[in-house]
Amino acid sequence: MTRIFFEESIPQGEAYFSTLGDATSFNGPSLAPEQLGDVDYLAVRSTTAVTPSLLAKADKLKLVTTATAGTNHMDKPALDVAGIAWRSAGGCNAVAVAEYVVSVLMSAYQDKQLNLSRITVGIVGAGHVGTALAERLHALNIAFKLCDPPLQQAGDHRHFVAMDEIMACDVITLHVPFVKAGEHATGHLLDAKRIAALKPNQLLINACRGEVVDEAALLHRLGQPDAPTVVLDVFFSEPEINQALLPLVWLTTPHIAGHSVEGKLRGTQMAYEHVCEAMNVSSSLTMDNFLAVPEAMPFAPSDRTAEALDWDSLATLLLSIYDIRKDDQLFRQDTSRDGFLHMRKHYPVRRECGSHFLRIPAPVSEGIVEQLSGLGFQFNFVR
Ligand SMILES: NC(=O)c1ccc[n+]([C@@H]2O[C@H](COP(=O)([O-])OP(=O)(O)OC[C@H]3O[C@@H](n4cnc5c(N)ncnc54)[C@H](O)[C@@H]3O)[C@@H](O)[C@H]2O)c1
Ligand SMILES: O=C(O)[C@H](O)[C@H](O)COP(=O)(O)O
Repeated sequence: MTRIFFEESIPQGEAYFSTLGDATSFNGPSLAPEQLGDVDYLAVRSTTAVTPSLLAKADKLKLVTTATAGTNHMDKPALDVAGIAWRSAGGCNAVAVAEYVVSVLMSAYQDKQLNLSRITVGIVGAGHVGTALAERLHALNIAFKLCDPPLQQAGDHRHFVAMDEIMACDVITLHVPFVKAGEHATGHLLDAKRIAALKPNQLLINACRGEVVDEAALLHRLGQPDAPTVVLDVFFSEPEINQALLPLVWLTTPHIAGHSVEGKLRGTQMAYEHVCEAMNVSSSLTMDNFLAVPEAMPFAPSDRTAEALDWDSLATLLLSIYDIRKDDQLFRQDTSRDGFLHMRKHYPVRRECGSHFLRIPAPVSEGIVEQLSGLGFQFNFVR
């Protein structure tokens, strides 16, 4: 009988993997090498460190798949050496992270009077997340710049700028993997020099990995009277995070930027398909087997003939779908190690715009239709 081990934080893991064999769940940090002795396939999230010592007795293991975009919790060279295939769920939660950043911008519009018509957003990393964000900013008519040297070198046809140009943008948002070494290493990509140069009217968002920012330098900069505004979803040493940072950052969340219902379930779906492929069997389950359809929402633009929605309407609509400020308030009730883990484990249901069906009084301008489509909404018109 094929044996599959899956991390207990993988939503619907039992329902998916038990169709393929004997499926057993485990708690990420407590997984021991002895448990993997007769396991064929291992499915993890980022909270299982796949190290050479964990693999020491995994003689039958054919594949490790992670239901996450990031892969820095897996020792990929060690897996290669051991002849164990590895896969990841690139893109599974790109929309969720993009919507997280959009929620930051809409909150800054409401609470900090950020003029969204005049800002430029600097996106560092133009992969799945950076691209999903760029698409949404385009729909919102918010200017943006992209920086991604690896993609630029690989011949991606989009227009890219250098990191220095990004550092001059009104909003800087980080969407790179944590890569320790090599030409495009990202550890402390935001180093002390770049952090020291941040201006008080700049907004920095880190929803990729804590290691990408020099946290000590950030703490120092945030302690200065002309500090920039900072939003942090990720930290250097999760879940035991540097508590001194928290009163100094505007909004903070416990690594949940990608935790929409769809973002997590898409990760499971991809991991399940990786195991199916490795077993050479066809996949029979889809996300529709598990996703409830949210109730249709009425939405009436204040000026239906305008070329685009006004900022008040957009902020109200988008923050009704996901309001990061609520997550910030919830997290600040307990930012300890236990609080961090508890909020991640019991995260409230958060659906992506694409799951929502808007009922809009007809007629509306083509510009508004394009905007709502670009933001991912489904809709129909009512008379
Ligand atoms: N907070 C969360 O919940 C959450 C959710 C999803 C992803 N993430 C993190 O965000 C990262 C990005 O996710 P993704 O799905 O877009 O990954 P991706 O691999 O699709 O894209 C990453 C992009 O970063 C680029 N890049 C690499 N090094 C760079 C550098 N030095 N400068 C600029 N660009 C560089 C790559 O070329 C690639 O295009 C993941 O690796 C993960 O660590 C976090
Ligand atoms: O890399 C990713 O996909 C995200 O950071 C993901 O949300 C992290 O995975 P988790 O810690 O939720 O298992």
